[in-house]
Amino acid sequence: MRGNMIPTDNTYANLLAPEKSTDWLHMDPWRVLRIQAEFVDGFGALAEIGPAVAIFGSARTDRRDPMYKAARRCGRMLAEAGVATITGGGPGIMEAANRGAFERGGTSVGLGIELPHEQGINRWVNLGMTFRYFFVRKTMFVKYSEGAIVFPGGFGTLDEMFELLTLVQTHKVARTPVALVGRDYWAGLFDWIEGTLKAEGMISELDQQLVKITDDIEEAVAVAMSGIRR
Ligand SMILES: C/C(=C\CNc1ncnc2c1ncn2[C@@H]1O[C@H](COP(=O)(O)O)[C@@H](O)[C@H]1O)CO
Repeated sequence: MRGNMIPTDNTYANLLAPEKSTDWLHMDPWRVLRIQAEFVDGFGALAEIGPAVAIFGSARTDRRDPMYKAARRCGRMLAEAGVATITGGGPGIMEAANRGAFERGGTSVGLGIELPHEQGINRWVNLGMTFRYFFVRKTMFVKYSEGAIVFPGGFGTLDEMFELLTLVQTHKVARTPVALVGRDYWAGLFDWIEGTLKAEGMISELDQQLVKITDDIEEAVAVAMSGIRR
């Protein structure tokens, strides 16, 4: 090449050039790479945790609440059975379950989420990671849990429970039993699901082996662990 045909730049020089603007940091192609990195980090952190059960429930449950004590017992029982506890790593039910697992020397996983005013991962987590994207984090819950226990909670808990039920219903995940703790709390929702959703033909029969509402913590743990194939 001669004269003005000779390029004034090349890709190597472009790579090394200092950035004048950082707008690219906020563009979708760059986000895709961050999402990929989050998946890679998550898979790397969790691939070898062994059998695990996810515990979902309110971030707002007080330490004196009976449900906090029940979630702590679940964490303990799972650890005693050699099963890892996976939570969102936050306060409330998540903290209680991690606390129980940690106290019994079990694997206590906290998959935190970046949120404004968030206090960070609770101190009873011994395998923790913080995610930027809810959907990446939900993939980790589903991929690495062989069962789930759902305590009373709000939108976050409902989102996690319905994600799992949808994936089970569409056979995207293998058998993943779900135990719901707190008959009174869940009764209204499940009466509506049975009386309206099912009656209108919007869902198929809920498999009683896979979705169990109970007040009995032993039963909840047994149901959640029934999906473990060792
Ligand atoms: C609301 C408060 C803190 C929020 N911190 C959270 N940290 C980690 N994970 C969370 C947090 N909030 C919600 N989640 C996830 O959703 C579920 C609980 O949501 P709910 O709306 O409270 O039911 C839980 O299982 C987490 O995975 C201040 O206390």
